[in-house]
Amino acid sequence: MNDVVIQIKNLSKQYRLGVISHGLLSKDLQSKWARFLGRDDPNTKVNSELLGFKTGSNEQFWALKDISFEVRKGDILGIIGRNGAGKSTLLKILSRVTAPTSGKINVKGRIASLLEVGTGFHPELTGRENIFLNGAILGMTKNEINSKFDEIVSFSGVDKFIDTPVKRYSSGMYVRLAFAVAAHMEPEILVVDEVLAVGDADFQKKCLGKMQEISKGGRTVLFVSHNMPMISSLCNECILLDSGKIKLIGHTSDVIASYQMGNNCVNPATIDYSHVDNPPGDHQGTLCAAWIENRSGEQVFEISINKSFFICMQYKILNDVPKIPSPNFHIYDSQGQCAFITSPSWNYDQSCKSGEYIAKCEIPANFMNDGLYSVHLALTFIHTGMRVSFWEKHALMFNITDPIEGVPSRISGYGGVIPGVIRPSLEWNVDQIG
Ligand SMILES: Nc1ncnc2c1ncn2[C@@H]1O[C@H](COP(=O)(O)OP(=O)(O)OP(=O)(O)O)[C@@H](O)[C@H]1O
Repeated sequence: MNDVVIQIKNLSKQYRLGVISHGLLSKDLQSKWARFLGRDDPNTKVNSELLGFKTGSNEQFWALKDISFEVRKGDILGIIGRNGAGKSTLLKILSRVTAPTSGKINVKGRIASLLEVGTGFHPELTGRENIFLNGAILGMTKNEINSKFDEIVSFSGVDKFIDTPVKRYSSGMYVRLAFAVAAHMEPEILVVDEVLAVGDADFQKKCLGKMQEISKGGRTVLFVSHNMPMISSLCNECILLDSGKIKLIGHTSDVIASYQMGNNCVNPATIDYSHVDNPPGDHQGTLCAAWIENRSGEQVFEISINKSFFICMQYKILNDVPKIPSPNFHIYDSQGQCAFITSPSWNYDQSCKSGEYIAKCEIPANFMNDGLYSVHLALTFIHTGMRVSFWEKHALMFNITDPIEGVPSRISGYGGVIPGVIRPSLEWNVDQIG
């Protein structure tokens, strides 16, 4: 209990419609200032016109509703969710940029935040002056900041421009310096919003390394991103926000999987379009249904790693065609990486009659690793120049479980995590040669 550094209880934030966030804190402040002076909001007009709201509408809505969770010391917590889910609002409340409407927050230690490009730094001040200003805001003495100064500048890579006002920086330079400052000031909690997306790939990698280092040193990181591989490589725990509420909180891979699947379906391992007016497809072929099946013909979501199973798809071919079309399955892991694509290796020069078909592909036992997977379903017509009739992304989901007992890769007795998308049981031959 003692290592809890952030405790959030029944946190809610209400906004008024017509007073929409402009995505930039600077614009939010501009709007607030205009309202305070009783002038027209220079930003609201555009947004409300775009969104079809009446300016000054008093309708309320909840950007966050009854959020409760705890974060422990040394955790790297990912926060994911669709646009408008409430991620930035949560970070802004934690960073005290905005106040909650209700609820309680207890934070142990100082928070350094990297919320969005353009905040935290004074535009007229140079990079050097901003480093000292930020350090002072975080309660550091001049000597403490001096001792970190070189490290910050060297991490940021903006050495040559350190005496230039930051208003002349590109957004990439800005984020480099802002991240370097936030990460090196030794806050107990580091809060990072989407901003890293602005930096180049090398810098992003460097930042990931730094955040890992920070957490290993016992400090806590909260990280918002739409980049799932980044979230997955960095965070041990994740929160999925949906319309201002926590939809799921838990291990990163499970939360990412749930997010990617959109999981609105009752059984994610089956879909059925038989009663739908407009099933996926075109004038050549349509999707009827799909499911995951075990060897006993039962539709299943969970499959033990040492059992084979089938991915099945029922589809309609609407006309006779001179070349048989190709059903194909694209298997993705929970980090959004394509594990493999499979299609029948039959003779594509054969013709095919119109009608309804069921294609089944057997996935062998001891082939894939344990974890959640999603399946994209597609039908490709060859005779019309590889025309795809439908490509249903994340149509099915299945979970490969590892019972440990009786699993070939566990014979050695090792019970820990085995990385990789596949975990095939392969033939080995070891000869003593001396
Ligand atoms: N100052 C504000 N006034 C009114 N509405 C706001 C304000 N700030 C945010 N909102 C609204 O609150 C909701 C949550 O916004 P928030 O920026 O927290 O979402 P998000 O999950 O960070 O989205 P994104 O992924 O697009 O950054 C959105 O509907 C947004 O329009």
